[in-house]
Amino acid sequence: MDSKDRRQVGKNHHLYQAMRHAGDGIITMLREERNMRFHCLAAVAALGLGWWLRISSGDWLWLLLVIFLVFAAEFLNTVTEAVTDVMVSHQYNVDVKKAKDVAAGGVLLAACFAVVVGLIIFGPRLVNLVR
Ligand SMILES: Nc1ncnc2c1ncn2[C@@H]1O[C@H](COP(=O)(O)OP(=O)(O)OP(=O)(O)O)[C@@H](O)[C@H]1O
Repeated sequence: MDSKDRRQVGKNHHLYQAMRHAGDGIITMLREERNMRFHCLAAVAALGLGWWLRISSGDWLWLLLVIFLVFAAEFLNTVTEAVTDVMVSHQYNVDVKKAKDVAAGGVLLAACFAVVVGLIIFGPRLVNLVR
């Protein structure tokens, strides 16, 4: 990131600049958010299992959908935390509690959906393997 960009507060002027800021956002998530690293590990494990069990292309689509749904929910959760923390400077606020709890609930729902899809895809195949 060059010095001109470091204090940018306005719009991006070209696609490359926009992509670089988006990339910074993804790197920040991986560096600073423990839950995001956990989601990535779970995603790698699920993708590896899918490859090992040779799941169908329909199953791959479901797997990718839930992986990116969980990632998107975690990104929105982090945005909510960052914005609300700035708004109240780390003071207790009932509206901030509501916003953060709702955002965290969204991650939990997405993660539960991912577990259900994982069980539907992998459950019968794994049971067959151990039989
Ligand atoms: N300023 C605040 N005012 C009221 N409640 C707050 C505030 N900050 C945090 N909380 C409460 O603490 C919880 C956790 O806060 P926060 O989301 O910042 O932590 P976290 O550990 O990063 O959460 P997550 O595991 O969802 O990433 C929130 O869901 C909310 O209930």
